[in-house]
Amino acid sequence: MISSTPQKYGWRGQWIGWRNRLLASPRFQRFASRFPLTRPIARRRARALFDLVAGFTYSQILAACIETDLFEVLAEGPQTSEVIASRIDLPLAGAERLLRGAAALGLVEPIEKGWALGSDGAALRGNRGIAEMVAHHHLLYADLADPVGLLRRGGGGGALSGLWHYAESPHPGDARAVAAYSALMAASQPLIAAQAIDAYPFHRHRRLLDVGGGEGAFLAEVGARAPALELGLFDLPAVGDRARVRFDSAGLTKQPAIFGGDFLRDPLPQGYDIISLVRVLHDHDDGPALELLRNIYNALPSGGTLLIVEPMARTPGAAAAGDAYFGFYLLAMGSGRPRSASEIAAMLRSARFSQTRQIATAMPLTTSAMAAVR
Ligand SMILES: C[S@@+](CC[C@H](N)C(=O)[O-])C[C@H]1O[C@@H](n2cnc3c(N)ncnc32)[C@H](O)[C@@H]1O
Repeated sequence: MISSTPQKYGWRGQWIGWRNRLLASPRFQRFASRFPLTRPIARRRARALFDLVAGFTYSQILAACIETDLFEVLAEGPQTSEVIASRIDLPLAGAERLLRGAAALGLVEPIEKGWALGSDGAALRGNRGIAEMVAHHHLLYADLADPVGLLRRGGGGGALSGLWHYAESPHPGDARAVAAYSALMAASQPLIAAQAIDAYPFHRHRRLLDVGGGEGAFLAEVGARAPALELGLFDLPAVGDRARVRFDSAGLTKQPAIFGGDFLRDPLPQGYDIISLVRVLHDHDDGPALELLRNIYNALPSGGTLLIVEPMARTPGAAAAGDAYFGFYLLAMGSGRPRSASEIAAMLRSARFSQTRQIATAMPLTTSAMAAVR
């Protein structure tokens, strides 16, 4: 057993200890909530703490809005409770309970004798990927019902790992095994792709290979913005088949090449001067992730670029997404972890890449980017 002897952490440790004793004191809390200068801060902090305590309930109210198609109904214009109840197939009392909860969260808003879509509801509706994520969260929440048990057993083995079949299975998977996660990834790709394309000058390259490219949603977007690029996609064979269907109907000037295989075992196709890894590296534990980077290094020509795009840990202002959400999501999935930009840079160097640099994106909450050169 590791001894828990108190250690000295210098002046910062002492300051944190003093601050925490003060904040925990009921006398100080009473004072802060009454004194006019500290009252707004006390209220804001209390609200933030309450949000932390109640977050699961908020998420489930959102899940009910998505499952009942409430936002779609309200997008047609304001409606009365009675009409909404019948449209979303809930008893009137249930519909009103949901509407009041959703209004408190800014998802809908009361208007005269009815209800309208709220500003956050409108923003969510504009992004189908978020609705798809919310709709599959019942798997994550089932695994998180016992968070300590999940941490003790080292993750995986639950509902979410059944969705991400490659996380724990050594088999490549058939059409059925890859369908649900591939559709989810494609639906949530547009926001990521737009940010990567705005942040990185793809048109300076000749040939782009997207490794772990899923159904090809990322490549289709890049191809539309940089039509001179020659495109290739590498993924598990059953996922590559889905990409073929998408490319056939995407109206690209030139069809991308599709390669089916295992990027941890098979060599990657050569001749591409840029390789992208979009939301792929964080899916894998350190050993396989390093193998993948080495495989990419071997496939690139000298001077070729690797572009990594994914939410990263310890990103200023986005740590809740990187370390809290993805930290526990990937734990439940049973493979991988969110890495910080400096951890990824260190892995890239050990795979012999040089000139690693972080690339600023518009929304680090969902998308960070890093490039490296062979
Ligand atoms: C999280 S998804 C990301 C998909 C896509 N890049 C995106 O952002 O929408 C990870 C992708 O890596 C693929 N993948 C996982 N393990 C693989 C392996 N060993 N070989 C090839 N592809 C693999 C999966 O099939 C999946 O399409």
